[in-house]
Amino acid sequence: MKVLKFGGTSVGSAENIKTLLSIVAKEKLQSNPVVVLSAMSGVTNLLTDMAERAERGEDYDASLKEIEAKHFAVIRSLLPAAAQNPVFTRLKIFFNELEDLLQAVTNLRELSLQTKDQILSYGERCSSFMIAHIASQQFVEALYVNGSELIKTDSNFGQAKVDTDLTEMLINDFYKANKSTVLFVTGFIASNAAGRVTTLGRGGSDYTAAVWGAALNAEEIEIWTDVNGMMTADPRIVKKAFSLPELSYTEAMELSYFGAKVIYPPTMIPAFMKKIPIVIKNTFEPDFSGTYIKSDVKASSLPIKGISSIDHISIINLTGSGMVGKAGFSGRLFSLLSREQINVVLITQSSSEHSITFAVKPTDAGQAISLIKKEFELELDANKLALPEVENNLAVLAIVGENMKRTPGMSGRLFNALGRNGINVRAIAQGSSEYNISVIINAADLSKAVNAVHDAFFTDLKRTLNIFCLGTGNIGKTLFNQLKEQMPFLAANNDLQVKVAGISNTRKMIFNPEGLSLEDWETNLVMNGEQADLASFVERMKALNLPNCVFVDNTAAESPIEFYQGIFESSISVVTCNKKGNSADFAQYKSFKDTARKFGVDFYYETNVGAGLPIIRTLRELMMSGDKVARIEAILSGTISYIFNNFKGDAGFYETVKEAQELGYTEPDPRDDLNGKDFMRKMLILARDAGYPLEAVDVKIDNILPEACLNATSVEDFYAELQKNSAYFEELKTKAANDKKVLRYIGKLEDGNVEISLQMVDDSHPFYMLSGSDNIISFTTDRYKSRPLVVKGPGAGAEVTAAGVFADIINVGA
Ligand SMILES: NC(=O)C1=CN([C@@H]2O[C@H](COP(=O)(O)OP(=O)(O)OC[C@H]3O[C@@H](n4cnc5c(N)ncnc54)[C@H](O)[C@@H]3O)[C@@H](O)[C@H]2O)C=CC1
Ligand SMILES: N[C@@H](CC=O)C(=O)O
Ligand code: NA
Repeated sequence: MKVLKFGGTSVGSAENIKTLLSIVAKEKLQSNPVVVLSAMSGVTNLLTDMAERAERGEDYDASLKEIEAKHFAVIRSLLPAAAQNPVFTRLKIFFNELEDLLQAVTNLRELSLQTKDQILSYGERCSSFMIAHIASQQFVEALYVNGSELIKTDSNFGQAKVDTDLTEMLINDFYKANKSTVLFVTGFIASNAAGRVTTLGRGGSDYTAAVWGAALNAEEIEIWTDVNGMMTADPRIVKKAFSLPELSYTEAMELSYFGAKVIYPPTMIPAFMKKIPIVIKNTFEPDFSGTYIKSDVKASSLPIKGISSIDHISIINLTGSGMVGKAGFSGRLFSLLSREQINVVLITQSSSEHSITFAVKPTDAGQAISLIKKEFELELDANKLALPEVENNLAVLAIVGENMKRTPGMSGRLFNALGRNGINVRAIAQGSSEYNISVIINAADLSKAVNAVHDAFFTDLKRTLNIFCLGTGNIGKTLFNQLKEQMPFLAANNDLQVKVAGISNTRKMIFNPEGLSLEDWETNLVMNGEQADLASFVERMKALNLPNCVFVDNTAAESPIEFYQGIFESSISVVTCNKKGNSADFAQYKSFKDTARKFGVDFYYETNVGAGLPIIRTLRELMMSGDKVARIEAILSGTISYIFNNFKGDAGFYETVKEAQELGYTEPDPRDDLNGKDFMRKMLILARDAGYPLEAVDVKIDNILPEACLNATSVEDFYAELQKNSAYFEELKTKAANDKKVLRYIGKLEDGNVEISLQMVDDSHPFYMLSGSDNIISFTTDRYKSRPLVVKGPGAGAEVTAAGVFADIINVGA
């Protein structure tokens, strides 16, 4: 036979009670189960609140009515009119008794734990009586049992301890006498030797089920709740959390101790003692197999079973020489706290024994401090102990699993995930069983931390990158198209998911931490976006505090640059095709690099030079492996390359520039290409990456434009001047053609000097053969001395640039 326990939600409405009864009916086909029931959802909270109100002399009528209405609605809906009366009558008696109790509390303005237990007991008594009666319509064998009479405890009201031997005997006797019935037993409540009602602690109905299961040597204890068993993490925090098919008792205990509220931890003990499996099932998905908690779990390939967390915790630090070598110190400290029922969640002690840190519920911190001050008055007076310090707004994250014991590198993986996401660890504790490693972090970082750690351990699942994109122009738009098309490929081949959590252009900005749809981002941004504001875009990105976060700058603007530093300092990586950042002051360039390194995040800007061509990456790898750059020669303006490759025969200069712009090769302002500024930025970035601390003024640039074009004050003006000066360009073209040469705008870095010059080259020159927007770069280095390393290909255009940004994004954290 089995013991089936149904929680608050499962008994919370007429609809759910019907489902519950169909589960019981199905089980009954095998053998009569014992059914343990909680109070209807919300009722225990209402009862607690009413009791406290009564103690303060406040009115509690509304809550009483609410409880009545909740039950009566179920009775009316699930019982035929003729069968309702006995239940109404009995429940009314319960409510009258409850009211009398509350009145007494009001009169005395005193709420003892004993009275509180008595008040709370009505939640389970009402629900169980009502449900047993409803069940009796379906099967005559249904019997209501006030379980408080069968579970015997000490007099520790609120959290009573069960007298196992006596209880087992009483349960067995009762069960034998009622073998042909289906028992509907009140969970949570018990009684002491004097027959006073006690309770088994919050979540105690699970415990009741375990006590019955153990007493009757049940085949299984089923805990029916509203989730699919125990999961790898709280599914409200981690969307990717999944149900665990099997857990050992210890693992289940550790997971539930640190927050997984699926099962009340002490439940495991009676079941563990008798090796009775506990199964956690979902009332609303009864066919789902749920989680088995048992002793003979199959070996698992998962390095950990799950991550649990407590979102509010305070820590208390005790330091002082008085603790060194004093064997009794921690004994005194922790027995003091335990005596006063202060639950210590976690303890760490420095190896010098000079300090002890322990975590408690924030509501217990104040009391803990005053107790310590009293207990250690002498040590404090003698300065052997410093005044205890409290830190608030903290959280605990714990990874749990028996495999940790056998697998090296688990803590490395944990701390790496936390470190990369800028999560400061305040204290660490590893259970001596090695079944858990717990860390204390800021409460504000908890969601980010749990997600990052989940990603780090459950690597079979997709790694998620959360990106915030600035700029929806030529490159931004193309990137979104590529991302949309490649999502399935990424998921299948790289186990990667890229979520666009925020988008902004100069007009509008929009956010969705779950990821914006890339099908309709454009209309969504226009229709639902808010007024754009760069500073608040960055602030919101930081505040969302998502794990594996990347800021993607697809603008040509200067304004985003000032935010990079703060973004790195928030442990957010930056991917940018915007060259303005890396080509401003050297000090700033250096600071970006140093800060990204310091905060363990990435700074990728491959597209700053040669669009998607692997130029920055190639140089970085050369430098990292100790090579030295002697010379760089390069054509790095895709626009000018296109112009010189196409400004031939009858083609006009002005028309060719226009074409380059239409093809998406130029900067948003094409003057930046033709005046050499864009090329200068690229040479400067390369020089810096090659180890030269240069500034923009150090780059010598040949002008390819006549003065009037350079001085144009607007883009229209500029194009007009190009047309006016066509003779100048024609002359250049003719001269080159006559000499059988081509025009090339070539940058050179040698001995730390950088120059960009207009040259006419013949077919013996390696840069002669180019077409389209081709870029070419040759690196002469210590290793590539006699023949340089050459990279060549299209160096401008939306597709190749967006592809480079895309590659940078997926390399973040890889
Ligand atoms: N076209 C190409 O072949 C290559 C371009 N790039 C770089 O790509 C970047 C983008 O170029 P395009 O897409 O052609 O420019 P674009 O002018 O088409 O788009 C720029 C976008 O940035 C947005 N924007 C500008 N300032 C902003 C601000 N303060 N806040 C929010 N959004 C802002 C604009 O609203 C627009 O959506 C430039 O930095 C360019 O140097 C880099 C390599 C190659
Ligand atoms: N406008 C640029 C684009 C790449 O950075 C160019 O023409 O090279
Ligand atoms: Na590149």
